[in-house]
Amino acid sequence: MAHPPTSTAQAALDNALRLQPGPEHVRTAELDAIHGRALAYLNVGYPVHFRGPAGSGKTKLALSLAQELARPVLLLVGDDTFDTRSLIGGDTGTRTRRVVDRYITSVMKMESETAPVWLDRALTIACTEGCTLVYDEFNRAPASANNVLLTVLEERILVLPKSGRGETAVRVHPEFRAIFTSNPEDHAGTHAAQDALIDRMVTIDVESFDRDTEIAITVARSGLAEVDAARIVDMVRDFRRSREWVQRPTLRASIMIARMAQRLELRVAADEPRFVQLCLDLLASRAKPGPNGVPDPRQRQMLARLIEHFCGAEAATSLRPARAGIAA
Ligand SMILES: Nc1ncnc2c1ncn2[C@@H]1O[C@H](COP(=O)(O)OP(=O)(O)OP(=O)(O)O)[C@@H](O)[C@H]1O
Repeated sequence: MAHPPTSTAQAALDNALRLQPGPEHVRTAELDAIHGRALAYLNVGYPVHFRGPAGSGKTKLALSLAQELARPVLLLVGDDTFDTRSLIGGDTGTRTRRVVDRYITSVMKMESETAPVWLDRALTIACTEGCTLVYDEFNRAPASANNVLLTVLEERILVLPKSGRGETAVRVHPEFRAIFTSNPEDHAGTHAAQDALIDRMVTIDVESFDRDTEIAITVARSGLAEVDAARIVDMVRDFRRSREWVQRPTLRASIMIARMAQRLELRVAADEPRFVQLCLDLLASRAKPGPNGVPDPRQRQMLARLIEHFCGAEAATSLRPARAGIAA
């Protein structure tokens, strides 16, 4: 028999993400195809894992997919300090109950009882209430913290410590679904996810979206004209393909350049010095440094050529200029 949610679960459900795609949310043929694949796995009960570099769009994908499942969504962001309690909850304190018995007015009997108070956290609430758990950057949490997921994902049983909650195992609600994200290129503060956990998920790589999708998202997020957004996206994509970077230039970089250009009312043009400066501010720090780790003037020249190629006078006559050919 289903139990009513505990008061902490009810509070969390009341605060669960109400995800409604806003006007800036873009769906393209490519995004529809990824959604379709992922939903097929989730509908059968398999967790889906979007793996990709920072700024590639995996969190947005996970959240919009969660919204399609039409269940309350709980978002958990992995952290190095996590332990099992961070996922399932734990005893957070004690509750003292005093019973005062005045059965004879002149005699007062007092009973005192102290009991631990258990507080559910996201995984327990999602498993018991049938929510969708989005576990962003799950590999930032130590593998030992994530161990509890193994039986949840395979046997659909949540194992709890003997505690104030009163149960040591909970059968996972049939509507519980889990969506994970991770960044394989980020090594700072991340942990190697255990094979057993990865083996239970369907991993979909989201390295970058196709050109049309990146342009559509950049237009939607910046309000820039399509032709201008396309130049920025092409420039950033070409830089990405060149591999002349230490930090991947992703969709997020395109959105940032486009939003700033729109906000500052800059022409997206190589002869607009403030636009060129904007591109350098947002891209140069990603370029490979020279020997001794200092910024390499050749990388700056390479970026200047990129800006000229995609945003110069010649580019203005073409909607889709060829590659700049800066690849090493
Ligand atoms: N379909 C979309 N519609 C509108 N904006 C989008 C869409 N997909 C991605 N974006 C935007 O692209 C940017 C990068 O996406 P997101 O934050 O999901 O990337 P990420 O891979 O999760 O990055 P990180 O690993 O750094 O968290 C964000 O500003 C996000 O809002």
